[in-house]
Amino acid sequence: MKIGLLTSGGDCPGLNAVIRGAVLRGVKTYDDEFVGFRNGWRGVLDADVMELPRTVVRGLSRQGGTILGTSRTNPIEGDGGGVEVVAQRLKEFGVDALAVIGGEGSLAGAKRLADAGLPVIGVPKTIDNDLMGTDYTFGFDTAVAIATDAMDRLRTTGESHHRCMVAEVMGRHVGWIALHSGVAAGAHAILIPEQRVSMGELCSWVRQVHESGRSPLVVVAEGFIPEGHEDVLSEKGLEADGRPRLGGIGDYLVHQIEERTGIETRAAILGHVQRGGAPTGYDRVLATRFGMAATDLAHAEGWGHLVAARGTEIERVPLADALIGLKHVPQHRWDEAKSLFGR
Ligand SMILES: Nc1ncnc2c1ncn2[C@@H]1O[C@H](COP(=O)(O)OP(=O)(O)OP(=O)(O)O)[C@@H](O)[C@H]1O
Ligand SMILES: O=P(O)(O)OC[C@H]1O[C@](O)(CO)[C@@H](O)[C@@H]1O
Ligand SMILES: [Mg+2]
Repeated sequence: MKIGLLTSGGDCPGLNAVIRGAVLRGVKTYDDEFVGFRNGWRGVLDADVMELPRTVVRGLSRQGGTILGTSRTNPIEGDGGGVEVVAQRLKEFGVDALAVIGGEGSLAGAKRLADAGLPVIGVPKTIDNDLMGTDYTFGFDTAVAIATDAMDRLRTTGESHHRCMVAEVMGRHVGWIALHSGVAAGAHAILIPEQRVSMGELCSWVRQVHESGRSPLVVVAEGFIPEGHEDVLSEKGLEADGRPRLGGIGDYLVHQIEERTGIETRAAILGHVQRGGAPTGYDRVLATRFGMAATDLAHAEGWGHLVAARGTEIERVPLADALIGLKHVPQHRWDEAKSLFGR
């Protein structure tokens, strides 16, 4: 069998481990051949392809980013796109199965192509951990580890100066990274897109901690919507695909906290550092298993399905199940964390 791979959407530690897992499984077990389309769907539309022999994937599980490159190209409505164009490319390169490694946007495109009869399967990826249908996505554990380490560092400098420290993490629509890294670092407040918290309540948590002689740590997801606003704060304009460019809620909070409490405050926007570098051991294992399972899924002709983590097992799930909406932080997880806020 000849299997095509592509990585699409924001990059994510573990993408290369998926590629390696898929290729090794295919070469060792089935005598498969592999090609990679460069830069997500862009490579399919532009016929930009690279061979993926076993030698190319050596040592890849520890390498961050994606050797294939990525983009946010829409395969159907994008420039030069269309179901027929994708079908023609697969035929042209003799590709029997296309594995799309992406988040909810990329997998929505994959589903439409599978529904149109193309041999397409999915591998779920996103540092945000917001995909339904799978318990976890690789990249999330790495992002949490990086953010936790950063917060540990913010705490020591904060304590030395008796300041309040604000750590801004990724999370456009969901607060999983903020929740997990915040709990791991012992944050005194965690603000997530799913929950409204007034500035009065936030400042009361900050004051309580400061009055007890400690340095308050506030964690905020980039997509948190502050009191008095209807939408995310975005002063950086829009991306090419129309999404607001996020990053800056941390600075907004610094201003609010200093004005309302008089406590000196600093913010660090962790940004793309959370998506860079080597994956954690957990993510390497999850990504390798996803890659191997994707090759098995292609051999089972599981078109329109994706591989997914369910407990400790890797299962096959219809793409539709992963696309019914984003996986938000549930109320009970927020309530549990909130009981630790403040002093
Ligand atoms: N329904 C759809 N049909 C076809 N293409 C889509 C659809 N929805 C989104 N896309 C395309 O998929 C691209 C990738 O989606 P998006 O930017 O949300 O990344 P992703 O794959 O979800 O990963 P992440 O959001 O985690 O970075 C979008 O830029 C868009 O071009
Ligand atoms: O890399 P970009 O295009 O700035 O996108 C950033 C977005 O991508 C994500 O990291 C998801 O991949 C979000 O958490 C973040 O809002
Ligand atoms: Mg997305």
